[in-house]
Amino acid sequence: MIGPSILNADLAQLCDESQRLLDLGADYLHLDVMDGHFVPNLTFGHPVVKCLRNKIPKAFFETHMMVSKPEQWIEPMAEAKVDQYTFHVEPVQDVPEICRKIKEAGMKVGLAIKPGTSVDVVKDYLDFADLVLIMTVEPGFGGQKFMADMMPKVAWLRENYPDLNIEVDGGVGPSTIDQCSKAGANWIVSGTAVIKADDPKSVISSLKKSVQTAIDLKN
Ligand SMILES: O=C(CO)[C@H](O)[C@H](O)COP(=O)(O)O
Ligand SMILES: [Fe+2]
Repeated sequence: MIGPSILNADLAQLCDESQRLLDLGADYLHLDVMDGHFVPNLTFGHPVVKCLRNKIPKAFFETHMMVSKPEQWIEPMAEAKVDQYTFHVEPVQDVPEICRKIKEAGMKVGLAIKPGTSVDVVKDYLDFADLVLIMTVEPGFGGQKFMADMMPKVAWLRENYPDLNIEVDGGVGPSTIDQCSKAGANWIVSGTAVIKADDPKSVISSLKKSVQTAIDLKN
């Protein structure tokens, strides 16, 4: 599954850009929500996501919630018809409670961890989650360098939880995808590498091929 991040796209053309990426083969849209508090940057929130949903009724929307109070945005994002609510566990006291509220609101649950957070932190919550997002850059900005030293986290999760959806996000593109897919990631976020490519369609298809090849080799 390939989900482009539109963080570094022309946000004045959010709808057209999103539709273009879906037409070029993207499986879902990864929408980066930042509150200027959990991360030192601001993007957009549920009002924008809701408008985008009105224009793009069918695609799978994942919101990557880089926010200090993820519980605050569950209802508004559910109203905006978000499919998957992926939040960072670092600022949260009661992770199972937030997971329960997200499910109750009708969305899938993603648990995200920053590069400095051990994978042990999410291990107790996997029964409540549909996906774990391993950040491969410090959250906050697109276009950063991929952190290969996050791959042991992905490999450990894949080894111990063969059916878990594992997503990577940050600096992923044609030159780094093979490390991610070999480690066991099956949901791939790619921003700059897709948005800035001369041929985004072939980038999306090469990312997919890498993931599929790794899955086929394991089976
Ligand atoms: O969550 C993010 C940053 O916090 C973005 O999703 C991520 O950076 C994708 O962009 P790129 O592929 O350009 O790194
Ligand atoms: Fe993201």
